[in-house]
This record gives sequence, C-alpha cells and structure tokens, in this order.
Amino acid sequence: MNEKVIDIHDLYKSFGSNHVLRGIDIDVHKGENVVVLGRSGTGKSVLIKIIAGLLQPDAGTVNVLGQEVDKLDSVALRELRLKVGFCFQHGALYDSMTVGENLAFPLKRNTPNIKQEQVKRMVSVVLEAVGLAKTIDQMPSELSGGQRKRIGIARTLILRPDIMLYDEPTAGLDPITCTEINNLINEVQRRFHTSSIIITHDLACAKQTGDKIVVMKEGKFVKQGNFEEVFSTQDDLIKEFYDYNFIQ
Ligand SMILES: Nc1ncnc2c1ncn2[C@@H]1O[C@H](COP(=O)(O)OP(=O)(O)OP(=O)(O)O)[C@@H](O)[C@H]1O
Repeated sequence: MNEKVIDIHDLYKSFGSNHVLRGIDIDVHKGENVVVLGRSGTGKSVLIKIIAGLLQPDAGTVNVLGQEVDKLDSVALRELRLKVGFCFQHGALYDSMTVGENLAFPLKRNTPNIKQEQVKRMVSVVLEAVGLAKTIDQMPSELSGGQRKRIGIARTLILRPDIMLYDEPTAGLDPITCTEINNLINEVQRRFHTSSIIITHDLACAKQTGDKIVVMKEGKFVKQGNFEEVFSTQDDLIKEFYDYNFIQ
C-alpha cells in the first residue's frame, strides 16, 4: 500500500463568504479505503467533487493518479475522470431505461466502437459482482433502495475506475441493508483493486469499510487514524460525533 493515488495538500475552497474547506491534507494509498466522516455541511461532498475535477480548488494541490487535477486541460481531465468513479448518493439511474441499459450507457458513451457482445459481457460481470444478475431487464422503479445503490455502484464500476468515490453510500437505508452495502464496498476493493474515498456520517459504515478514517469539522480534519484510534480519544469533538450517531 505504498503508492499514493490521491495526494492533497493545504486545500482551500470557498463559495463567497462561505469558507468550506480550510486547509485540508489527505492522502490515499493504492488499495486503501479512506472514510471521511463529518456532519452535514462540513464540506465532504465539495472535497470529493474537487478530487473528481467537478469543482476547482481556490488554493492547495490536488494530485490524483499522479496528475494535478486543476492544471489539466479538458481532454486530460476527461481521461482522468474515467479513472475516477463517482457513486452518487441516489444512484443517478435513468428511470426510463432498464437496469441493463443503465449499465451499458456509460460504456457506449465512452467507447463508441465497443462491440455489443463485449457490452453484454461487461454488464453481466458487474451485475454479478453486485449480486443482482436477475434484475437486468427490470426498471429502476421496481428496485428497492438498496438494490438501486448496488446498481449505481455497478454502473460506476463498469468503466473499471482505479478510484471509487462513494457519496453517502448508506444514506436512507435500514441497518441490515447498510451492512450489505458496506460489505459490497469491501468486496469491490478486494475484487477490483480499487482505492476509495467514502464520505459518510454513518459510524457503522466508517467502522466496516475504513482502513483509515478522517474526521472533518468545519472544513478541517480534526482527527485521523483507524476506527479504534479515532474513537478511543476523550476529545470533545470526537465524543460529540460518537454521541450524535447513538452507537455507544
Ligand atoms: N456549488 C456550490 N455553490 C455554493 N455553495 C456550495 C456549493 N456546493 C456546496 N456548497 C456549500 O458548501 C458547504 C458544504 O457542502 P457539502 O455538500 O460539501 O457538505 P457535506 O459535508 O457533504 O454535507 P451533507 O452530508 O449534507 O451532504 C455547504 O454550506 C454548501 O451550501
């Protein structure tokens, strides 16, 4: 786990007078799952949008897979984005397409000459990887919340990204389904050798998926380490966060 796939130093981002990120340092090594834990509005989504090149930083360096994201031209940025998979909170599936069509869509858009046979094969590989092979002809509206999340992950995986960015992967799910999604995140890490940033305010998700956890408050990281290291502290900020999750 030595190679760094994400290396961020002294990152700042404001929207007008709203100073969202105030000097963030973070690195993610190859094959590592890093959880960014923080309450609503602390800037977690802004952070991963900057990593994905969807937002520009105001100051600091953002190196992703050896490239400075904010210095890339549009062609290079597009290429980099293919290697950085963004799993949106609500799956972002097209309601008018079947599951199979939803999965084929990013493949066809990014590799226009791809053969239909190969599309079929890759769709079935990712569907099988998320445990939903039987849903291929179903519409998204027929799926449960947990199934939609799984299909959202499959749709990101189909482009075989090196990095997965998960935005609140367990939001709105019951505890058992949360555990299933957390297991899937770990399975994706093992099977597809991805490195991940998982942003969440769910402590169970952090505990189950995080090789490293960073706790974010008001645009800064206030603590980092493995779960036990982070939560063994008497620090009021951390205790407040633990209490907020009601798992003592
Ligand atoms: N494009 C934008 N323009 C203006 N302000 C923004 C923009 N994106 C985010 N913000 C602001 O940045 C702050 C942090 O938002 P962000 O979505 O990163 O929080 P979060 O920690 O991910 O919270 P949540 O868990 O609720 O998603 C908020 O005050 C939000 O209003």
